[in-house]
Amino acid sequence: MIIQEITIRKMKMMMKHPFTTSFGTMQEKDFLLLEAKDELGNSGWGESVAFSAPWYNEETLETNLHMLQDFLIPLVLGKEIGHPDEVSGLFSAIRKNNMAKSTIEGAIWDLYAKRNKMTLAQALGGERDKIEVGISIGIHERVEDLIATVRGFVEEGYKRIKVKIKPGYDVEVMRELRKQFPDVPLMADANSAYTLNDVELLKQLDAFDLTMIEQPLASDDIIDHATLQKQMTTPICLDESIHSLEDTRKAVELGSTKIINIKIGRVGGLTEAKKIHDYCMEKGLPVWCGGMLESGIGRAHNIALTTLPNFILPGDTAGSSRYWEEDVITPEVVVEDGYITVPTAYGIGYEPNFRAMDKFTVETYRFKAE
Ligand SMILES: O=C(O)CCC(=O)c1ccccc1C(=O)O
Ligand SMILES: [Mg+2]
Repeated sequence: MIIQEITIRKMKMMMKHPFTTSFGTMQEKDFLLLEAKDELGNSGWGESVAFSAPWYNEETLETNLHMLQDFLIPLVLGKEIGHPDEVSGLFSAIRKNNMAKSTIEGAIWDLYAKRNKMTLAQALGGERDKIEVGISIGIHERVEDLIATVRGFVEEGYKRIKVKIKPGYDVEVMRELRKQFPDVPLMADANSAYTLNDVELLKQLDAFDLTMIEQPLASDDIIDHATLQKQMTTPICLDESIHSLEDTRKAVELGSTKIINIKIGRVGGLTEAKKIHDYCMEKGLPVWCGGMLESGIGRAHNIALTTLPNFILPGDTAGSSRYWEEDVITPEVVVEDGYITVPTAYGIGYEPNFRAMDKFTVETYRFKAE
């Protein structure tokens, strides 16, 4: 296929509920959508999961826009691409900026699947027709409110509850949750809020039979996590620290992690995500698909990835209505009884809802092959 035209939309959407992590609160979501067109007029869609501020990692919406416009788009426009696995090769001279790279690579995967009359899940080698999902719940000032929120999602059928923790909002919160929900799979995500000075405190979490603790220590660490894992029975799951298959291999060899949260944007795209999946499967480590509060486009990519066989644990891919009054795809992503039915239409399997998309588009940038 030849990439003839690329359109980027800068989007602004309000989330239904504020989302608070150990870093702060988000309610407005600014992000990029990218549409790539081939020479036959097919369209593929990708989403940049970078936030407007660099708290999760160093990328932002604006750095992604810069990388896309000035470096990445010129490397694919007018190029003949046989398979999306080739895209990372085209980008090999550009360091890091994984979320920016993933935005184009995702659109090219969608295009490839559509041209070949396959679902994205099939193009990736996925097998499931429905996926099990959990939900990630932000920090609530009052524990009573957290319990009520968790209860609502448990009643909706979500298969696993993840809550954000931070110093001062951890052991007692998890103790109370476990007491209220003795049988629900529970986990905690610290987004790097602790250090090895907190080992004694973190060890107290072992009493609550958590499925895992996600990224307790520094976002760039794989050494201290190994030290911590030796002292805790709760499995550690790395999120922020993993950017590639190589990072995964090193963390696994060191014993820093027993489970991997795969986020497509963080690892630079679906090709790398699949490599990490395959490696973990071979090593006997379960993986699950993380979330970045995506719109329907990024959500659709997450669903397709989660159909691969080693996505054994429920992911953070909740339904559209958990985040948005109105999503940018049709139909929206629906969770029933804790499952999402994998769409059967070609490519990402959902159509863009242009009426909604236009409403949330603040700026459009268009690039054409010569
Ligand atoms: O619902 C989602 O999309 C996932 C929510 C979540 O946990 C999260 C949201 C934004 C940034 C980082 C994370 C995380 O997994 O650490
Ligand atoms: Mg996380």
